[in-house]
Amino acid sequence: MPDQHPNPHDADDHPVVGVVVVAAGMGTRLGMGRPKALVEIAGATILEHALHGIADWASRRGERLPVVVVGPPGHLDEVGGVLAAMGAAVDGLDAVVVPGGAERADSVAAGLEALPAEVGCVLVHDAARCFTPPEVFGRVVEAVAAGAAGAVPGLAVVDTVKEVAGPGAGGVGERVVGTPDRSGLRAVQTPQAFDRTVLARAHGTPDASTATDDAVLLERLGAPIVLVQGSSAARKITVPEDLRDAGNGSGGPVLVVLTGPPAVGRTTLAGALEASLGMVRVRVDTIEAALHRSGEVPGLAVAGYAVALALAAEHLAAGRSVVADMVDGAPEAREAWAEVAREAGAPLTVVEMTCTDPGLHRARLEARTAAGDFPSGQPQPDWSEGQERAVPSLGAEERERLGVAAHIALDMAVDDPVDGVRQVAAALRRMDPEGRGRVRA
Ligand SMILES: Nc1ccn([C@@H]2O[C@H](COP(=O)(O)OP(=O)(O)OP(=O)(O)O)[C@@H](O)[C@H]2O)c(=O)n1
Ligand SMILES: C[C@](O)(CO)[C@H](O)COP(=O)(O)O
Repeated sequence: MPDQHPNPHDADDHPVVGVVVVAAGMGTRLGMGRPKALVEIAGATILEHALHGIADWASRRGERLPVVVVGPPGHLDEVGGVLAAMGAAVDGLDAVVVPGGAERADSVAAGLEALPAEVGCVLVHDAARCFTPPEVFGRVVEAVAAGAAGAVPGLAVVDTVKEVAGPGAGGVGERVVGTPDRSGLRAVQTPQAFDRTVLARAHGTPDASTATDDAVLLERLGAPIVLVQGSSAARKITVPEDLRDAGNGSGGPVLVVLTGPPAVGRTTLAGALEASLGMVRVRVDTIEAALHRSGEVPGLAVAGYAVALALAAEHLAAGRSVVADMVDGAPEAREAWAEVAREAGAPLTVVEMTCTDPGLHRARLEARTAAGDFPSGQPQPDWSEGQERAVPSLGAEERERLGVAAHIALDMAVDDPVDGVRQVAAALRRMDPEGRGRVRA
């Protein structure tokens, strides 16, 4: 059977790539009473987050990607519903859904069977590693394109590892019998990439079902596997603590600043972040409106920002993460927010929102004006004034200088608030738990 696949190559002589996403596990250790891939984090299922990551990578490659989603038997309609609801977000993927098996390896084998014949390089990815950055996909594929039979992402083991023996579970009654040298150990992740022919042969070997990853099956055949750099963001969602951490990976309060012109959708996204990640929202427009109602306040905009900054600082100091909803992209304003983040020791995430469809943006602005919704308490800027308030994008140098830990660009002509929440959650998840303010690839 394996040799039925000709492993064809694309125009650049690279093997055609396909993905098997294994999502059929029951999530027993997570204990949410439903298959893990259908559990939600920050307003989207684990499967959606995983597919978004794959679609991001596919769009960077600029190629359509065949994807087999291996779902829990009995929940295939829900899995199909997830794909249908994602719509344009998975436009770069040719996805099909098939039922999984009793063990992970059985699910991989089912997915492999369903991949189109032209696929020569297979990525096997756990849906449960739903925040894996696109770079990791690129690394394993490059290693296989360079001639390896398989490539796995891995991280150095930071704990001392003990080998145990004896009766008992969960550490009860076990005896320590050895301490392997951790310098030679790596904790491996997915996606793992393989030459399709070798992977199919490996899955046809006896006891394949017991394998806890796919690389071990190729190792048994003596096929060369290489290790590439993994990512802390590719951690597997396994137990309830992982679910809690997934929304906010920094372990401490974070400051997320939303910038963008009027009516771009900042307030909707800020509300979604408040609702799904439990952040405190500080909306500059609300403060300005209150100042406006209170009478003549000289320098209303400056006063509004001063109050917003003070409120944000107070919440961060009390350990509460803050989402700041504001228009202003002026250098002084950015410096002031960066200062608040620095003082609080909170990583700063900047989300720059634009709308590349001027017709749509103008319609949103004018609909708001027609509805008499003047967020700052003063008449809405008209279209041309709104355009003048367009926020300049943050350059790499400025990001470095301000200590921006994560920078997200959203185009609200195509992205919706769920995309925004997902990207912010993924960025926070990627942040180094100890080294506040740094983002790992
Ligand atoms: N029969 C199985 C078992 C696991 N998986 C998938 O393999 C990945 C890694 O498995 P794991 O994290 O162990 O998930 P579960 O099997 O769901 O977890 P548990 O053991 O707690 O039930 C997950 O994306 C899971 O959906 C699968 O497709 N089919
Ligand atoms: C394949 C894997 O992700 C590599 O770390 C992992 O082994 C799968 O999870 P499981 O808990 O072993 O099923």
